[in-house]
Formats: sequence, structure tokens, C-alpha cells
Amino acid sequence: MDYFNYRRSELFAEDVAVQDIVYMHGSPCYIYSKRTLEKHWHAFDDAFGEHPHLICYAVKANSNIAIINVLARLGSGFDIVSLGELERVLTAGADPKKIVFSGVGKREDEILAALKIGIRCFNIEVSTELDRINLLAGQLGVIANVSFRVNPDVDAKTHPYISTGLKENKFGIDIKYALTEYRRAASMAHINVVGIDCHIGSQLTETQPFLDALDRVLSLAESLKAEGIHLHHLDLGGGLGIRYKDEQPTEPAEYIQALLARLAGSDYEILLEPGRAIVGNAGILVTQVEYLKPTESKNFAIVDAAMNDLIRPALYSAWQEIIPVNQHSDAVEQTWDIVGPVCETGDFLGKERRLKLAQGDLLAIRSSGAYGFSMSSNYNSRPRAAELMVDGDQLYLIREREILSQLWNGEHLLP
Ligand SMILES: Cc1ncc(COP(=O)(O)O)c(C=O)c1O
Ligand SMILES: N[C@@H](CCCC[NH3+])C(=O)O
Repeated sequence: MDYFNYRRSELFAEDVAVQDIVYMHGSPCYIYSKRTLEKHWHAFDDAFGEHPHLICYAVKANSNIAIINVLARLGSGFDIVSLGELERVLTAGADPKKIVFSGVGKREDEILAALKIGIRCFNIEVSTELDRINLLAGQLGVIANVSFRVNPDVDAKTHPYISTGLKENKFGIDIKYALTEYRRAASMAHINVVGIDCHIGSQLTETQPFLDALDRVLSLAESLKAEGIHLHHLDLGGGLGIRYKDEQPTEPAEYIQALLARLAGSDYEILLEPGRAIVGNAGILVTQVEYLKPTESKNFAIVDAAMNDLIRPALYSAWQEIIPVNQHSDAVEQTWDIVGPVCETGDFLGKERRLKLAQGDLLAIRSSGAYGFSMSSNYNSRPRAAELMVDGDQLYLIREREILSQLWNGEHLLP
């Protein structure tokens, strides 16, 4: 459920007509609904009731500071994976005590910055990262809170490129060796062991893989307890899927009820790192049809957005719904491939869509709030799109469209 709906035959973002937004700010543009964002965050937070928990929004899904700020005001925590994301969340008003730092390859400067600001916890993914954090914390004279991201070897049953919890994936520490790592950590002078973390993949539509991972994490936590290593939290990562087409993902409330039932009375604080489930359906990408190009084998609608704006279809063959902004077109319904102007055969946003199209029409690509703008690029020297947020009948420009000179900003000619 989101707040992008038709009124008569015109698409609205909350109470603002999408076409009016394009008249003011041009195409292509990303439009987000603040109400949807807040609703999705609350769906996670409210479901925990009195159980101690912290929702740490995964910033990589959409890292615009206005989005982060809306969530920070609700009391959200944040899951970050780089110095850039750390600076973003701090700029947007996040509480350092609610920041967890994941990532397979944290550099020294990144660790130092996070230690200086006093983040809540590092999710360690490599054995030698523990030694690096201990050393750097020692240099600064601070204690680092850590948890290990364990790889529970659970099949998330999702796209192989976004499955992360199998033995052959690069993420986390093999759960077999976790006990040894925890013992090592517990003996270090500048380390405070606070939790366990796992994240098995993205766009999961079933609860069972999460529960399998929880079982393994819980059993590890209990083994640690028996050795006198008491953990404060279990971080179960993100990964809950959304409906793009006909998937029927578990709702956050149902998922969290299942987790709480499995935890049966244990008082570990639960951390979750949802990204897509909070922001995915809170955003659309709007694009204009530049040309219609019927050919002998296919009908192409060439639009002004491309794989550099939204790479998911090209990268994962992801399917995202494409709908007209105005349902007025008198055109005949036909089957179209919606493609961008980039010089790649893989540059498509949707294939074989039944639409009534005319040149100049506006189209909205739904479910674009997550891994849309945050994965965009300047490929083919295309300035990145504007981003806007609607709150009721108010419209805010939250990122200006890039201007051409930004494309070569920082580049230098030879003398
Ligand atoms: C460590 C970690 N946490 C959280 C997320 C967020 O995942 P999702 O957007 O599927 O909720 C990811 C991305 O998959 C991740 O790598
Ligand atoms: N970028 C991916 C998800 C990857 C999640 C990052 N750990 C997507 O668009 O579905």
C-alpha cells in the first residue's frame, strides 16, 4: 500500500499531481511519498510492541539526506557501509548511538571516523578486521562495540546476485568459526562484544529462511553465554521483500511476530536493517516518452530515463510496474519495450508492456524508491535526475537535477 494513486485518470503522489511536478521540475525525476515512508517504518517499529528493538534503516537503499532525516525524526537507527554513508547520516541528524557499521572491507579511515563519533556497533565481517578495530580503538583510547556478521549458510531463495548468506558468498564469517572469533574478541583490551549480526539476502518473500538464520544465531548466542560471553543484541539484518509484480511477501508485522515467537521469552534486543521494505514502494521514477519506434520485430518506446537512472532491470532483469501518469491517451493499446537512450542493448526499463502510448506521454515506474537513485550513475554523460518529496499537498525538491558542468567537475586537462 502506498500513496501513489489515480484521481480520475491522473496519477497523484499523495495530494500533488505528478504531471504538475514534472512541469515544475522536469523529467526524469524521482518522486517520494513521505507518508508512505513513515508508514513503512512504523510497520516495523510498532510490530515489536514492548520488546526491546531498534530499526536500523539500511542507508544504501536510498541515501538522500531528506529521506534519512524523515526516518531519524521517527527515532530510526541506521545501517551504514561506508564513510560516505556515515557522513550522510550525521549530516541528516542521526544519533551516533543508533548507527551500526556493516561492510566487508572497512578501511582504516572509515573505522577511525566511526570510533571518533562513537557509533553503536561495528558488524565485523573479516577475522583480521577485529584486529584492525582493536588496534585503532587502542590508538584513540576508546572501546569499540562489536558484533560479528556470521554467515549462517541459509538459502535465502532470492536472486543469486542478492543472496548473501550462503557459504560461497563473500559476506560475514563462517558460523563454524564464530566461537573462536568471539573468544578472541572477548580477550582484547579495546573491544566490547555486544551482539551477533547476520544478513542473508535481499527481496526475500518467505519467513522461513529468516527463522532458520535466527535459529542458528540463537544457538550461537547460547553457546557464547555458556562460556561467559553475554550478548546484548541480535541483529537479523534486512532483506524483507516488497511486491513488485505478483510476489506475496510476508508483511513486516507477520515477520516480526514470527521472530518474537521464536525468541520465546529471551530478552535480547533485536536489531533489524530493512532498506527496500521501507523505501521501495515509497518512490516512483517518472519519465517522458521521447519517441515511439515501431519496428518489424518490436515496438520500442524510447524514454528520457535510462539504465543510468534505474539499473535494476538491466542488472537483475528486475520487473517494475510501468503505468501512465495520465490515462487520457486515445492511442491503441499495444505491446512496448520501454527503453532508454543509452548505448547498451541492456538499457531497458521494462519489456513487453501493454500500454496506450503517444509521444510526449509521461510514465511512472513504480517501486523505484529503493536501489533506484542510490545506484544511479552518469554513464553516457547523463546528469542524474532530480529527487522530490511530497508531504500531503506540499512538494519539496530534495535533490536538484545535476547540471552539465557537474559531469566533469574535478577533471583536469593536461598542460
Ligand atoms: C548488511 C545489509 N543490511 C541490510 C541490507 C538491506 O537489505 P534490504 O534492502 O533487502 O532490506 C543489506 C542489503 O542487502 C545489507 O547488505
Ligand atoms: N541492489 C539490489 C539489492 C542489493 C542489496 C544490497 N545488499 C536490488 O536492487 O535489488
